Amino acid sequence: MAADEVYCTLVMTDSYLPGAAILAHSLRDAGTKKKLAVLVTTDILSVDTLTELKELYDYVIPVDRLGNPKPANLYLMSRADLLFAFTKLNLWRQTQFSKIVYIDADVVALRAPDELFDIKADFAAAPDTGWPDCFNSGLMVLTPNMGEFWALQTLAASGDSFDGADQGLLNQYYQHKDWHRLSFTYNCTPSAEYQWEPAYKYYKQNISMVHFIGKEKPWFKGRPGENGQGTYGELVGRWWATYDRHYKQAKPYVLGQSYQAHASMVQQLTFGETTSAGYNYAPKDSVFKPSQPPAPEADITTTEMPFTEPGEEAENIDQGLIIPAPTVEQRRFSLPHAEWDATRSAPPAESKPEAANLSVTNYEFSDNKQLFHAPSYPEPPKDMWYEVPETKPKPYEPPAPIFPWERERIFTQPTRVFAEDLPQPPHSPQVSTPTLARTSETGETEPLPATSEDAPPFSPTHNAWDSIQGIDRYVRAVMQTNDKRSGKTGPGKIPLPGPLEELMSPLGNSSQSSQQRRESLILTDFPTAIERPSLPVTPAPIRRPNFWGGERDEQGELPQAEGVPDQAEWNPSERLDQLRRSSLLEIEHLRALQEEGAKENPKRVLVESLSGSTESAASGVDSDGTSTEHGNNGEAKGSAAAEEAQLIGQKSDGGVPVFSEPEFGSGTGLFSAETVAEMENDGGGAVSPTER
Ligand SMILES: O=c1ccn([C@@H]2O[C@H](COP(=O)(O)OP(=O)(O)O[C@H]3O[C@H](CO)[C@@H](O)[C@H](O)[C@H]3O)[C@@H](O)[C@H]2O)c(=O)[nH]1
Ligand SMILES: [Mn+2]
Repeated sequence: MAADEVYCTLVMTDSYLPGAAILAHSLRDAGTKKKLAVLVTTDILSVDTLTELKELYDYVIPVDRLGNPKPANLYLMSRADLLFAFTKLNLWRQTQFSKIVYIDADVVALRAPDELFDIKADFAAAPDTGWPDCFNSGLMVLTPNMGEFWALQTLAASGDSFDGADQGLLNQYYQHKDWHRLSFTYNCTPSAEYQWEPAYKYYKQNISMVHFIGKEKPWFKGRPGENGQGTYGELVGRWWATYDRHYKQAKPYVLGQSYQAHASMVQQLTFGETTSAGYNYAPKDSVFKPSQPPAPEADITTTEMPFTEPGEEAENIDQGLIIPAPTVEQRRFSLPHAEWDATRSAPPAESKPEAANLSVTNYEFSDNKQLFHAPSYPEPPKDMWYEVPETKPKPYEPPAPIFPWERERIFTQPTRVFAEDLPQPPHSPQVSTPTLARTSETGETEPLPATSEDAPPFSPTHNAWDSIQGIDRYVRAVMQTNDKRSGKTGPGKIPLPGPLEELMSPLGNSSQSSQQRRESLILTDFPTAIERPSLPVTPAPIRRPNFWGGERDEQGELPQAEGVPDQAEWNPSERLDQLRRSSLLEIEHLRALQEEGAKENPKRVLVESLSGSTESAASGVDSDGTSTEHGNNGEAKGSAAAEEAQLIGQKSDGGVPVFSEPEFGSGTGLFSAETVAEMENDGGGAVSPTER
């Protein structure tokens, strides 16, 4: 964002506040587009002054006071008040602004000289009437620059200024630099010089700003009155015009039912403005009482105010001549009536105590001897429930039928029908496969009637000529004639479609039912359901033995498994111990064999070792599955070994044992030899591993 361009002034003492106020108002009244800034020395200025400056200026910038270490030269001008004029040099430090048009606080603007911001030169000023080779430092166009500031600061520290103030110092500094000379109309200083008055008359319409140099300032002297004639009086009048526009009337505000007019700091610091009897002023914090205070709810437009006719009121308020009546909103609130002003004095000696008007309530202690009885309340009504109206459930009504099969409700709950339960149809002995059946509404199963016998099946291609017997006879005669000519028998010469050819064949060789078929030459005369071989789409179920070889008993219990020991006889820990011992032996045995027969075929070694190991392992199990001590039962041992050998060598032709899958019957696989032997012995439903 581009830095601001501002008009800037300086206020070091409260006494220059009226000047700064009128400068700000005059620039704003003239319609400037620029913002206003003020440099302030906060160590001297009062809070009230700073407050009013904050209302007047966009930027209030505190700066350090810069004094002149050698103020002697100031006395050449009799201006000891300019001891701290070097403070103005702080302008060059304000680098937050791109351009500053500095104006002394004792200046009133007749128009806003905004075009000064367009000057390209780093520094511009107007000539001083005292010595026109010098510029007057009451108006300067400058570009803040820290380098320049330090240079000026160095000069100030040495006290090098021909007038002991800022103007002498700055002129010395810019003497050898090119400073841009502005028109005198930008910083017009009234003077009593002989040439001044005619020149003023000639140039006065061009004047932008009037600068009241010297010890006397308009606000120090007060209104010119009778002395206000002549050229100077005319220019001073421009200052007072701006003052009157903004400060002639004390700003009123409402306090309770009275109006308090409060003089601003500007008014208080302007000579004569709070002491002269000629103005509607009110000293600070004094109570201003209108002659007829308005009725509390009176309308603002009808209230008679002091010094006014009703019709002139609005205009007079605008001109600041009268205090406007408080609005209804303002009247609604009024401060409580106070006997005395607590902020200013102690209460009157004979005044009432503070809480004298508070209402007091005394409560008597009860001396009632009766015991307390809780009040009785009526019983709540007993029938406070909602009676649900009785509704009879509607009998189920099926929805109206839509499809033909819904109309003829021939199918009820489906039941299972076995083919052997169906009566054989008397007219089709060859058809042994199940036929279509339906369950009648009485629950009995009966075959569906054969439709072909009773009524000819619907044929969409039925030809009316087909029913004329003469045509049929003629065609047969032609066919027979053709056969005789070609020396062939049979009607095979006329290409006929599959089923028809079959029908026409005198041998009837293709089907056992061909004898029953009607002979026909009509192409669309397809065999009936009875004539054609039955092709059951949905086979009727046939009762079979189940997986377990028979029907479940009536309770649905499966028959007892064969070869499985009873739960009561089974000792799991004993069996586990057995298994562990047998596996250990087996491993030892295997290891021994591996060492011996390392040169031989490893497959063979493995198998042999297995048969050997099973011998020891299986010996712990009886043929009927009961456990025995290891090695005690030689007979069992032998039979188990034989079985194991059979198991391993099974289906291996030429006596070469084949051991293909590790999980089959291997002592090192999933099944121990013992388990395998047990499975063998179990028989019945148990599956031998090699059979899997
Ligand atoms: O007590 C004071 C004195 C001065 N100022 C400020 O300093 C400025 C200069 O003082 P001023 O009284 O206006 O001086 P002039 O009478 O105008 O004297 C001339 O000489 C001064 C000293 O060189 C310059 O600063 C002025 O611009 C120049 O016009 C004022 O406008 C104020 O802004 C204060 O705030 N308080
Ligand atoms: Mn000045």
